[in-house]
Amino acid sequence: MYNMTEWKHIFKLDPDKEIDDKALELICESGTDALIVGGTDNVTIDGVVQLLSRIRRYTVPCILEVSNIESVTPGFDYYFVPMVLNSSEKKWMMDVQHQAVKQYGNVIDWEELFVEGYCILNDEAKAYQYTNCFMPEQEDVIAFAQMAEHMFHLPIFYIEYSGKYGDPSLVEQVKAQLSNTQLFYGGGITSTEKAKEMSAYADVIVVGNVIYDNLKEALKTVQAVKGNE
Ligand SMILES: CC(C)=CCC/C(C)=C/CC/C(C)=C/CC/C(C)=C/CC/C(C)=C/CC/C(C)=C/CC/C(C)=C/COP(=O)(O)OP(=O)(O)O
Ligand SMILES: O=P(O)(O)OC[C@@H](O)CO
Ligand SMILES: [Mg+2]
Repeated sequence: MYNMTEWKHIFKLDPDKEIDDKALELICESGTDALIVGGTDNVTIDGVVQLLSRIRRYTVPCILEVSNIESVTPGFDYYFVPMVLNSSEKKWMMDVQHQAVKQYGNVIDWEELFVEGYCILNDEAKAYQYTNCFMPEQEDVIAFAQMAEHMFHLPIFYIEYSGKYGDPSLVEQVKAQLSNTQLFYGGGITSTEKAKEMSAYADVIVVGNVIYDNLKEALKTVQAVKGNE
């Protein structure tokens, strides 16, 4: 339906956070390539359904990043399923996904489902703590990226610093390993400069918290990476 390999910028909206109609309109009509609905805490079916119905007034592609089975909602364009590669527990790589496929396997449109190999690199992020991650060395992250591309053939490798700006040189080195797997970067993009810097290496930058902290700066990140199109 959409050519995801051409995407450069995504806004991530948290169903657990308030956003007024005007702000939502500005985000949806900003020129971003897509919206992700997702978060770690308090993601409920009511929150997801409500946000989806408000986003559907606009034409922007809309993805559910599934964080628990209870909030899986029909009607999104795509479903992104995280596998946390640097979790210490198999549960967050395989088991929760296994349970979801057991429940929904017969109704899943596999063309709409994309698995994300997550590497979470901010030990203060909720998702890091929730999924009991360990902090990998640089060589470990590169090996995870190689596994994502060559062993698991994942469509997406996601370097996640949620809440904190990460290391552009690491993103550059990871990008050098990937040909078919798309590299997503998310975390602490709060300005045009940071958006441009990470966008030089990552295929897609994901912008989240700044939407709620400084909408004006959030909107500028779109033009920062798509200005030359
Ligand atoms: C008809 C119908 C219902 C169709 C749909 C069928 C369908 C697509 C079914 C789903 C199939 C499936 C396999 C689902 C997987 C289910 C599942 C339980 C996955 C678990 C994913 C996971 C490992 C979650 C842990 C948390 C995590 C890694 C979340 C990722 C997003 C993230 C890091 C958000 C950042 O969180 P935030 O709250 O913003 O953090 P900060 O506070 O730090 O900012
Ligand atoms: O909220 P921020 O820090 O922008 O991070 C975006 C996204 O990667 C979170 O999953
Ligand atoms: Mg967040």
